[in-house]
Amino acid sequence: MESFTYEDIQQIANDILSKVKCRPKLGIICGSGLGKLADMVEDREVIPYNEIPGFPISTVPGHAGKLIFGTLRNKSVVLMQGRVHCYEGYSPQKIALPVRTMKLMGIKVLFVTNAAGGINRNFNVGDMMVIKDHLNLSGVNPLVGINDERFGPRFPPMSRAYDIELRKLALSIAKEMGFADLVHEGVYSMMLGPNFETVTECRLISIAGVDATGMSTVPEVIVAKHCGMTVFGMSLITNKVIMEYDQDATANHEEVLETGEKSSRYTQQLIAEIVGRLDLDI
Ligand SMILES: O=P(O)(O)O[C@@H]1C[C@H](O)[C@@H](CO)O1
Ligand SMILES: Nc1nc2[nH]cnc2c(=O)[nH]1
Repeated sequence: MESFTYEDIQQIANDILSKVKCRPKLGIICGSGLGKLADMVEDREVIPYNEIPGFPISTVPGHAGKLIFGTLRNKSVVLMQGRVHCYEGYSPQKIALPVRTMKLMGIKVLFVTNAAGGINRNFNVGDMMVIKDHLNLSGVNPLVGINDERFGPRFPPMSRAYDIELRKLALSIAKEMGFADLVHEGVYSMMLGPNFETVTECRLISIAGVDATGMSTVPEVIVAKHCGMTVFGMSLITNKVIMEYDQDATANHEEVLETGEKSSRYTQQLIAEIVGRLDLDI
């Protein structure tokens, strides 16, 4: 297993900070097709992942693979324009690396976004889901291995992973901005991927209370909570999962990216507005 010590990650964080003027307090991970949020960042300083020794490289279309530093609504932020996934062959520990690097760069609050398939039949393509909890069906966990207490405890709780105040704020901003009907709250589940779910898998997770399904986010959130970050998560519903046997339609990544292209505008506006109202001096 490839592992990174606290000192290795501190070195990576220091190297990155030596290349930029920005000192971010907030990190944002952009999901499939959601990287356009980077266009709203001002005073941008960009570092491609392949210029950061040890950093995993995004291999999936729709994930540019760049760290974007700058200001969003006057807040110093760093965006991961594109993430990496376990199904790309990266170990969960490698997936954890960018989040721990953010922690050691001084980031206290992490926003995670993703593209997800709608399990909840009331969700439409293009809707958004504020994540209230997750179900880890991936079979992987980035905290497996020796625990370094400088990151966090051996047995971290995960029952309040998604900050309740930020969830409430997101829902009330959506109302204020006039698109409350597009924003739901719900449970996200992570499958390992890269295949999309079978009909039976979708039916099973629906019974379990899952509202949207994807292939990411959970390892990042586990690592972020382990090291004491405040977490806010949001899914863009890019497709409705197939719940009937022998249906002609099938899920595909092109549809995911197309919906991102068409519908990520509201997601970007909502995230920017939440960021604008955050008190990051905590
Ligand atoms: O990075 P996210 O979770 O947004 O990407 C989702 C899951 C797969 O990587 C891909 C499937 O289309 O979109
Ligand atoms: N697992 C999974 N990931 C997705 N990402 C976007 N849509 C989907 C989906 O339907 N299933």
